[in-house]
Amino acid sequence: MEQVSEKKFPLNAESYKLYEEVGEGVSATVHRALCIPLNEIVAIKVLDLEKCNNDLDGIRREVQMMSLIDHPNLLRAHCSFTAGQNLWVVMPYMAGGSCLHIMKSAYPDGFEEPVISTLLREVLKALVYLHAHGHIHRDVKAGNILIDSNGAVKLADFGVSACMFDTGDRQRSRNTFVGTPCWMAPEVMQQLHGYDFKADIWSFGITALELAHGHAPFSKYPPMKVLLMTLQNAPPGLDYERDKRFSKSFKEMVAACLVKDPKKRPSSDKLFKHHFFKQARSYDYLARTILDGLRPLGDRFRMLKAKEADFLVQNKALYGDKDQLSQQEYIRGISAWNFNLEDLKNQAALIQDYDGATNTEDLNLSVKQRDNHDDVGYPAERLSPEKANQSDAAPQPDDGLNNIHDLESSLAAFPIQPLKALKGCFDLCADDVGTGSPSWKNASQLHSSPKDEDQETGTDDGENLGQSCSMPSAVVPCRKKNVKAQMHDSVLYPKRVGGDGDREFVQPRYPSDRNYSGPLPYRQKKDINNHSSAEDTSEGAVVQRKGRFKVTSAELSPKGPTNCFFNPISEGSASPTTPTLSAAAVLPSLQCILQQNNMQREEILRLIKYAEQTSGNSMELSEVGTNELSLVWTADTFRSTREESFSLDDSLQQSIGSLVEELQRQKMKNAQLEKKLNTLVKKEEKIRE
Ligand SMILES: Nc1ncnc2c1ncn2[C@@H]1O[C@H](COP(=O)(O)OP(=O)(O)OP(=O)(O)O)[C@@H](O)[C@H]1O
Repeated sequence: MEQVSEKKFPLNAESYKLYEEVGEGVSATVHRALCIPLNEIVAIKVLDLEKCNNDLDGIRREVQMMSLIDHPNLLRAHCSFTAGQNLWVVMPYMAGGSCLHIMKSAYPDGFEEPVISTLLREVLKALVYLHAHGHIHRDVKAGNILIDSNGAVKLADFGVSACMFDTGDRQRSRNTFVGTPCWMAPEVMQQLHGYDFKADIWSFGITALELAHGHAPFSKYPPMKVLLMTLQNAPPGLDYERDKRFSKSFKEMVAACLVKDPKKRPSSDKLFKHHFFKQARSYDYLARTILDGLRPLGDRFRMLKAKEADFLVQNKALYGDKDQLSQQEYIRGISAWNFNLEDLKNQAALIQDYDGATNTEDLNLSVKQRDNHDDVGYPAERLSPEKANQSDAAPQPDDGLNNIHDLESSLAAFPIQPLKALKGCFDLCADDVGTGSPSWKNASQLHSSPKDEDQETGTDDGENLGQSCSMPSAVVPCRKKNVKAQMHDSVLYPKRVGGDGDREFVQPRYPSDRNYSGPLPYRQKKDINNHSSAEDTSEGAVVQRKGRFKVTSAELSPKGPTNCFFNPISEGSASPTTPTLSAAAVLPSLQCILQQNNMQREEILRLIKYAEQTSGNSMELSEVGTNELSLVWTADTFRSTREESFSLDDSLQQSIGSLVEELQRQKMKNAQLEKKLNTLVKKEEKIRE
């Protein structure tokens, strides 16, 4: 157990009194609480480790980060400890809540420019600090910008952050497909060459738009569509006409961040010097402007939850089940959705519906929440055109949908990650913390203008802004103890405040309950070549966090996404077979086919691996037989055993060959479908023009 701030925050649950719930994530609830011995109000994030067993690495990273950071604009943990099956992270209480919650409660159309400038400047300071220390936050968004009662701004949520200095497995995790779709940079989606700090700059630009409009661009669309639009459309931005209320410098700042080529985006410290931030004001200004008149955070949180519940009830008749409702939650920016096969189909259907412009109203999307921006219809932007092999096979638009059930049974064979992955995950000692992490010493000296210092002197109810530059000695428990074992030992199981049935959306632990499908073609199983570490166990599969994707690059094709619909191919000679068919109509089916192909490819790889293992076993068996029968061993039996092995090898080679051929066929089919899709999209664009 570790103590990370100067004050001695107790490391046991009895020393805290949990009050109302003020926030929640997929497997965590956040409570206002009292630290009894210090008589200080804090926030406690209670993470249910049983529910997070697929993402223990993420939790470990988050807790590490929250303890190591030392910057006034980053939310630092006071301490963390396990209590029963939960991990408690004690942190300063941010009484204003997140910018997203504030907007939802009182500013549905976004904030005024000076407010945005002030908020973003503080966030940017946090990013400058993180980037200078080699970290990418990877989840910058209004929901992760918290404000305390004095108006102090802190960037929170390090659950998916990554370190640029990591090597090996950890480096691979840096190339992970991770983040929240609407805020995700194109290069993160593409997975072509990895990405770096500039991914945060893109998310920062999207966050600027979110703060300006009350919601992120494309937020009304389902995740697959968001990915497609982010890659194919021109970058979103502030419109010169529609966003008249905003200054030229704001528009320019956003445009500078939202450039598709990451190299052309400014670094965080360069961006910090942008003219737009000159209008930033004090924390006090924020407190007066956006916090004044707001109800206590707990009340607001309860009201928002009640609204959401109402929304769900209203839509229940329309959508029937929870999975579809979670999709709706995502669309509204609430951020939860559940991955399963039904979702996949629903999403495909939704894309069609949106494109067909038939039933956005049916979906009960509030007009206010819609992004007019999204409807402008930016010209499609071609990305890294790539020549593709052609085959004569005609596309079967509904292949993908029809074959989803086959996939389900095929995927059900994939290994699951047992709860035992918990073991060791929090067994971190001081030494472990230093490993692979940059030094955080003297790290809070970044970009502090006199004005900043002025702002940062404020403290509030329980706030410990951690001005000290000292690096905490360790983060999480030093005890080498299995968390799972602690769960049963402990009598300190925290009382849940404000129970919530919906929280059962989190991933189930058993194969029969597991959802293997997802909204993305990248949704794949654990890297079949890598079974080595506990970290891999948690990195290897798609982690289903609220509103986020996470797939390691290791799970992607080693030769690059040749069969990925994110890479439009170059213009070819083939013309569409059905000129009257609109791109919108075939898009969902094509996406499903592509997704299916990707999954089939994975299945083939798995079979190859299995075949290789079987081959190895057969040799081993031969050798075992040799030892047992050593007395009657002759040159003939040796020869015949060897021949049998070789013929087995041959037949395995043949099946591998045919599997590889099948893979090639699928790739070609895929490429052809992509090409046709592109042609259709172009045609439609021409018609529109
Ligand atoms: N220190 C804090 N003080 C007040 N509220 C907080 C604090 N930390 C978190 N919250 C609230 O709780 C919510 C959930 O917390 P957090 O973002 O850490 O969880 P999460 O599981 O990572 O959620 P998500 O995946 O949606 O980002 C936040 O959006 C915020 O509204």
